This record gives sequence, C-alpha cells and structure tokens, in this order.
Amino acid sequence: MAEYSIRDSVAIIQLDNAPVNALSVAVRTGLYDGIERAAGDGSVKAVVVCGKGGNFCAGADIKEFDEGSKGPWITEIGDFMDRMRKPVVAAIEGVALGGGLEVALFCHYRIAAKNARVGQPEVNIGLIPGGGGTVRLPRAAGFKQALEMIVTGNPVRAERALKMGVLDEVVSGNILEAGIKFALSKAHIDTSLACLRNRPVRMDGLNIDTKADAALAHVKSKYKGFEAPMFCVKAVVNAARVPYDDAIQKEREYFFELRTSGQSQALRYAFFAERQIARWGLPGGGDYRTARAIPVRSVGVVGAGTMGAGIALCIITSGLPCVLLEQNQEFLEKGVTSLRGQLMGTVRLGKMTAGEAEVCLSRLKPSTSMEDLKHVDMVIEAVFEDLKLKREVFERLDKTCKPETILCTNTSTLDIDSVATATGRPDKVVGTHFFAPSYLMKLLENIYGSRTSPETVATVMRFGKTIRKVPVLVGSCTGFVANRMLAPYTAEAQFCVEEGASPAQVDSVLMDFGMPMGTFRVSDLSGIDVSFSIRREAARKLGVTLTVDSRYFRGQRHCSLIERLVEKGRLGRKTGKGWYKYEGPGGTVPLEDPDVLEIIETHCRALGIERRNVGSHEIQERMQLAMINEGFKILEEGICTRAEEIDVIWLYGFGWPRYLGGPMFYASKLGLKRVFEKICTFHKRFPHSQHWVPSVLLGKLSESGLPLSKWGEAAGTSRL
Ligand SMILES: CC(C)(COP(=O)(O)OP(=O)(O)OC[C@H]1O[C@@H](n2cnc3c(N)ncnc32)[C@H](O)[C@@H]1OP(=O)(O)O)[C@@H](O)C(=O)NCCC(=O)NCCSC(=O)C[C@@H](O)CCCCCCCCCCCCC(=O)O
Ligand SMILES: NC(=O)c1ccc[n+]([C@@H]2O[C@H](COP(=O)([O-])OP(=O)(O)OC[C@H]3O[C@@H](n4cnc5c(N)ncnc54)[C@H](O)[C@@H]3O)[C@@H](O)[C@H]2O)c1
Repeated sequence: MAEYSIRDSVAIIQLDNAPVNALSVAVRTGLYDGIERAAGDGSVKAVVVCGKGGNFCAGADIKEFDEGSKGPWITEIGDFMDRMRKPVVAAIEGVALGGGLEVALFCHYRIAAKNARVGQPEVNIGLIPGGGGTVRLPRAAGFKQALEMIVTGNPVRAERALKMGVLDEVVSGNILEAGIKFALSKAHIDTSLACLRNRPVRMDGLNIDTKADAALAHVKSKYKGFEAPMFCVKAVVNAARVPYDDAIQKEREYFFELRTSGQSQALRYAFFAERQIARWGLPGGGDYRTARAIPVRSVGVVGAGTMGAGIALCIITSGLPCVLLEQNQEFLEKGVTSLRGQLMGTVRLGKMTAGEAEVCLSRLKPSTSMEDLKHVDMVIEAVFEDLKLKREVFERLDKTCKPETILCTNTSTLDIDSVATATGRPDKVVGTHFFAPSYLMKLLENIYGSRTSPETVATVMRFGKTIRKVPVLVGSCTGFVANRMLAPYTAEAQFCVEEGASPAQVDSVLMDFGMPMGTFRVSDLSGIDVSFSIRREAARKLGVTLTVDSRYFRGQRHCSLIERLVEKGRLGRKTGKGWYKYEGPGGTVPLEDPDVLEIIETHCRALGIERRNVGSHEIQERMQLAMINEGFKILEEGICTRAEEIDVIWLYGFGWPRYLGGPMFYASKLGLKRVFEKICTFHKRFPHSQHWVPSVLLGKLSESGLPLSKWGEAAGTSRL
C-alpha cells in the first residue's frame, strides 16, 4: 500500500510494503490513488513520493509475475504524472531498482540520499525494464550509460547517478525533509519542462546505427544463449529511433514476451532459491531462526597447499586476520608465494590496489607452530585427504585451541563424524567444503555431522557470507552433494566416449547447453592424476586393485580410460596433454588429439566394446539425467532440506547456466514423469550402473503428479 499525508502544502505518498516496498497491486493502486488525490486537492502545491523503512522501492513484486496481477501498470501512473501541473519529486533512500527507478523517472524530479543506489536489474531475472525504463533512462542518462545500466543490471551509487543526469540532487540528512523543501522550490515551475517524455534520447554525439550494431554484436557474443540482454539492447535502440509512445508500446511487448519465457521463470526461481538456502535446519532440531552464530574475529588455516592458500586469501581479503599453518618452512613459503601470486593477480586485474593488497597481507600470519592457533575463533583444516592425518591434526587442534574454537574440515570425501570423533568437541566440528580455485569459486558447501551443534552451523553459514561465498548447508554422505552428483555425470561422459563419442564432442554438447566448460576440459585442468589417485585410494580401502582389463569393477560398469591416460603420462594441462593436447600461448589451447582417439579405440578393442555414433542428445540426456536422479536420492535421504539447495550448488559450484535454474528446476520443467520414465529406460539399458536405479522419491512424484516444490509431501518429510 501507500500512505498519504500532507505537510506544508506538500502531499507525501509513502510506499509501504516491507521489506523493500516492492510494487505489489496494493502499492501501485495506493500510488495511483495518492497522485490522483494530490492532483485534485487545491491545497496541495507539490508531491513527494518516498519509501518506508529505509528503501525507496525494489521494483515489481517478483512473486506476482507467476500469479498474474491486476492494478495499474507503472506507465499508466506515469502518464498521469506527465499531465500533472504540480511537481512530483521522488525522494530516494536505500534502493530504487527496476520498477522503483521507473516510478522515480516518471516523477518530475529525483533527489537521493548519499547512501542510495539506483538501477534497472530486470535483466538478472530474464526481463527488460517494463515500466518505461528503456525509454526514459536514455532520456535522463544518455543512450550509452543507460544501455550499460540496463544490459548489465548493475546499480549505480547516488553520486554517479547525479553526474549521469539521473538525479537532480544528492542530499545528506533527512530525505523526506529534503524532498519537501525541494518540491516547494519547484512549485512555480512549469512541470512540462522537467518531464522526461518531452526530451529526446541523449545520444551525446553517437551515431545510433553504428552503436546499435556494435551493441548487438557485443551482447550476442558475451551472453551466448541468454536472451534478455539482447532484448534490452533492442528496446533501448528502439527508444532512440521512434517516438516516445511507440517505444513504450514496444517495450511492453518485449517485457510480456520475456515474462512468460522459460529463462525468466528460471531466473526468478534462482533469485528466491538463493535466499531460501539461508533457511537451514538440522534433522535433530535447531535451525536458522533459533541458532546464534558465534562471533568469528580470527581464523586459522592448516595446510597451505592448493586449497589452503586460497582459503587464507579469502579470509584476509574479507578483513579478518588469518594464521596460515604448514608442516614445515619449505611448504609454508610455497603456500605464501602462491597466495601472494593470486593476490597480485587481483591487483593486475584492477580489482584491488597494490596498497590494499599490502593491507590484506598484513592480516596474514604464516606459521609452522600450532601454538599460534591457540586463540583463534575458527580453524579450517586443509591438509592431505588422508583420514589418519586429519584425525591427528584434529586431535592436536582440540588440545591446542581454546574450548569454544570451531574446527572445520575442507575434506572432499571423508565423513565428518570420522574426523569429529578425534576431538572432545564433536559439536564444534563441521565440514566447510571449498571448491577449486578456492579464492575464486563462490560455493561453500557446509556439512554437518551427527553431533554438529546448531550454533556451529549458524557460525559457518554466517562466516561463508563474511568471506563473500554462497554457503549451502548439507548432510554428510560420500561426496556430499556436489561431488556425489558429479560422479554419475562424469561417469556417463566417459561411458559415452567408450561407446563412440569423442571427448571434444561431449564437451561441445555441454558448452552448447550453456556450461562454462566441458567435463573433459575440467578434468585436464584439475589434473587427471587427481581423479586417478582418488579412485586408487578408494579401491585400496576396499582391499582391491583397479585394473584396466575389465569393464566392470565389483559388479558395476567402470571406465578405465583415466588409468590408460595416466599410464601414458597424460595428466592434463600441466603435462601439455590429457584428454586433449595443449598448444598456443602458455599451452592453454585445447586441441583434439588423434593419439587420444587411438588410446580410446585400442582400449575399446581390448575390452570388446563396440563403438557407434553417439548423438548429442543422448550425451546430454545421459549425463544430466544420471545426475538429476542422484539429486532426487539426495533429497529422499534428507541430505538436503530442499531442491533449491541442490540447484544453488550447481549454479555456484559448476556454473550451471542460471537462466536454466539448476538441474532440479530443469528436471521439473522437463516434467518429472517424463524424467522418471527416461531414467527407468536407461536403468533397463544399463543395469550395471547403480546410478540408474531410479530414485524412489522421483517415482512417487511422477506417480502423484506433485510438483517439485511439494517433494516433502511425496517423501513424507519436511524439516522446516
Ligand atoms: C532489494 C535488494 C537489493 C535487497 O537486498 P538485501 O540483500 O538487503 O535483501 P534480500 O535480497 O535478502 O531481500 C530481502 C527480502 O526482500 C525480497 N525481495 C527483494 N526484492 C524483491 C522484489 N522485487 N519482489 C519481491 N520480493 C523481493 C527478497 O526475496 C527477500 O525476502 P525473502 O523472503 O526471499 O528472504 C535485493 O533484494 C534485490 O536486488 N532485489 C531485486 C530487485 C529487482 O530485481 N527488481 C526488479 C524487479 S522486476 C521490475 O521491477 C519490472 C519493472 O521494470 C516493470 C514493473 C511493472 C510493474 C507492474 C508489476 C506487475 C507484475 C505483474 C505482471 C503480470 C501482469 C499480467 O499477467 O497481466
Ligand atoms: N584440490 C582440490 O581441488 C580440492 C577441492 C576441494 C577440497 N579439497 C580438499 O582439500 C584438502 C587439501 O587439498 P589440497 O588439494 O589443497 O592438497 P595439497 O596437497 O595441495 O595441500 C595440502 C597441504 O597440507 C600440508 N600439510 C600436510 N600435513 C600437514 C600438517 N600436519 N600440518 C600442516 N600442514 C600440513 C601439506 O604440506 C600441503 O601443503 C583435502 O582434504 C582435499 O580433499 C581439495
């Protein structure tokens, strides 16, 4: 809704819809009524539109896009304001985003507090501004700057918006008081002079034809497969070419076309999914509503290898002091050199100044003495993936650190309890699984053990945000969620290669789908020997040796191409060859290698595997459905609380295209019944792959016709 009041002959319309004053039907109706009332009230000289609770307005109520909505459209309210003889002033604090900025652009004047940010972020949810933004922002900010804001969705701060011409004044102090004063100062000025409708799009000397072609070409190559940015360009270009009303009409057509597109639905889902993951709960009780996080003022990292150095860098760049511990001076120096190298990389990219980097480094205390961890609030262990070693480290940490210190492990495979039981504080032991490269990858998979306390979970969830990661809480199981789902995905990729596809073909199928990289290129990048060692270690624990002479391992289909490549010294990019051969500057350009194709052929002949043409559709379907089936098993086992957690893990851990929502959302769009039936078919065709045993939960959802969002009903469980 919107509250109406009058002060000093100025009508005040205050948008009121906590927490961000989104433009629900009630808010739009309240705004329209308020403007009409002020126009008709002879005692009112001017109008101020502002927001309640610290924000002007975050735009359309995104939830309403799926429901359909009545009430006035923003442009109808705007048309009314355009005809008003009394000045309307937007008094902005906090954010004016999307429809919020559009409301402000319909006002005759805009003033903002210093802390304010304005923007058109619609592209992030697969839309274009639909309330006049593509037509009015270029009239205020100029074609080039408006286009940039609309295509990137990035908001700008008040001072910059003032320079751009979006704002008329930036003020300090009470925004409402400033708004009233400003409105009265404009009460005798002809409003038509301030009305953006009456101004042309500011081209600032640019040629629209040249600019349009360049912008379209740029967006096409940068946002491959993502349709909204292209529509943003088309709408802004159109606004520069045609009269105002025609441009508004075209904008609305594009907006409605995108609103019902699958991409916008997926992006809106992703928007809320990201917020839902903060609402965690533990099976034994305790959740985000009741658990209190312990303050983390200092952190220790044990192990300065590939992961530890990057983790320490995340910590110091987010403002916290960090003790980085190694087993000896040589490894310590190596780790610190790697950390410095990564930090200087950010300086070279212009993301930080050399001075800021020095300040970050001053927060780092390299050490080889565990005594230095005595007083830290949290320790993250990142030593070799060896249970015996990790238990020793945890035992020592338990003895050394203060009793309230939280002890985290960055293990990628080990059960959290198996580490926690080495300490006398299993309630304070938790998994914090970072992804390589740990400084850059946004996902933080936090894993609770059977005795991890709600306070410990609350602490690592908050810590994740502090170090600018996306923390998702999951239960403990082999591979946790990310790697457990990745296993059938990569296994199917290798099976497809055995059956006749090439690594390059598989990778291009994945890239065409929208993944940032194919699975074989990822494998080459992280090192084929890494997967090799994990497999060899797993076999060793089972008391068996892996062999390349069989298609089966303990009754399960198994592909030993990795062992074949390692035998030939093809460890990936670091050795200049793996699934591909690498050439070009720094050996970074992957090329299909006839030698690899020969290795595959020989391997298949030796094992009697008949090769055939494996189509792109089959590759995509097998890799994705095997992984999606695993996702449903993860849900049915209660490892996750909701499907959104799995989707966010794939968005931030593996770069699943955001405009496709995430694998679970994608499955729900394909149709759960269809997905289940396909999985059953693959199960019949490939009976020796455990990952094709259909998920019971998926079967129930398929049978009941319940949507994915109601999976808890089908599973008979709901934790929150
Ligand atoms: C605003 C933020 C920057 C705040 O960030 P912060 O980190 O402080 O907090 P959170 O992100 O956690 O948010 C808090 C809370 O608020 C919820 N929320 C935020 N924004 C919205 C919103 N716009 N709608 C609904 N809910 C919102 C958020 O979900 C959190 O709650 P939760 O319970 O989930 O924890 C940041 O939140 C942010 O960036 N928000 C998104 C801003 C955005 O994208 N705005 C653009 C929206 S699209 C738009 O404005 C389109 C316009 O161009 C056109 C508008 C036309 C107006 C008419 C609308 C009619 C709609 C019906 C159409 C159907 C018609 C038909 O069928 O005929
Ligand atoms: N590399 C990845 O892609 C990746 C991704 C996620 C998780 N992980 C996990 O992170 C952990 C570390 O992996 P990594 O790749 O960084 O290994 P790494 O071999 O690069 O580094 C491990 C470091 O631990 C040090 N170390 C060993 N014992 C120590 C001790 N007692 N005290 C102090 N330091 C000691 C070693 O000297 C070495 O520098 C493992 O548990 C691994 O499973 C790795």
